[in-house]
Amino acid sequence: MTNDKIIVALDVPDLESAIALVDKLESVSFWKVGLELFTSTGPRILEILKSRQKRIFLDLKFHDIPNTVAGACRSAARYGVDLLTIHATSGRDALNAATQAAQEGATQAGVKPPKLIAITLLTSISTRQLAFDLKIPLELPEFALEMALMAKESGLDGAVCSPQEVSQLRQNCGDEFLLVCPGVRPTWAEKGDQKRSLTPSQAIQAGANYLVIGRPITAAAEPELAWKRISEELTTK
Ligand SMILES: O=C(O)c1cc(=O)[nH]c(=O)n1[C@@H]1O[C@H](COP(=O)(O)O)[C@@H](O)[C@H]1O
Repeated sequence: MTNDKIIVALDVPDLESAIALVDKLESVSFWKVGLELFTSTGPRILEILKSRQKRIFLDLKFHDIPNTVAGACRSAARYGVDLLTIHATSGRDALNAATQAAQEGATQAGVKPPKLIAITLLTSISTRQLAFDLKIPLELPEFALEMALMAKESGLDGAVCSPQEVSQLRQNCGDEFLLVCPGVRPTWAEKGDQKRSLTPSQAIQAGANYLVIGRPITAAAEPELAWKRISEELTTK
């Protein structure tokens, strides 16, 4: 069974483990390559996924000054990936520069530009941490919405948010804005470090375009079974 709304996080330390997982989960069509794996393998993993006709979310969560994030987005866009992330808290100038640079990089390489999506607030941050550690005086849903709106105004294609904010972001950002939700957990899975989760079907019903799921599938004793179970839960609800 395939389910193209689920992006599976390939959070493993090396190429060998990544290939083993991709081969095991043959029906997964969309994979996320994040900081751990890309730091270890570089673009090699992207070539392997492409050779297997997989879609790719390159989740490098750029967060820097405008000139630096623009350079990083220009370089990353040359790989011809489907989705690319930048932190909204890099600021409006950085988001504008990143949008333009991603287009330039893709054009130079003759590939389709990636959808550039902004991290609003990491799903591992709780209401309490936002207020007490980060000293942000806004309510958490309001902060996430402000970050998404700034991203939209800066020309980004979408945002990453927790399932708990997705319905509010969908109402305020419109139907065309991509909303990607990590931190989803089936009722039978451990929450781990995720603080603002809902189940996969609740997140889709609330308006998410894509779900990013890692450990409930990849750390399961039988990843194929966990993937199948989540896919079935989504198609039957
Ligand atoms: O950009 C992301 O994908 C992301 C943003 C966010 O706010 N929270 C978040 O968990 N993620 C990623 O989503 C994946 C979640 O993995 P699990 O918690 O194992 O399902 C990880 O690869 C995270 O890097």
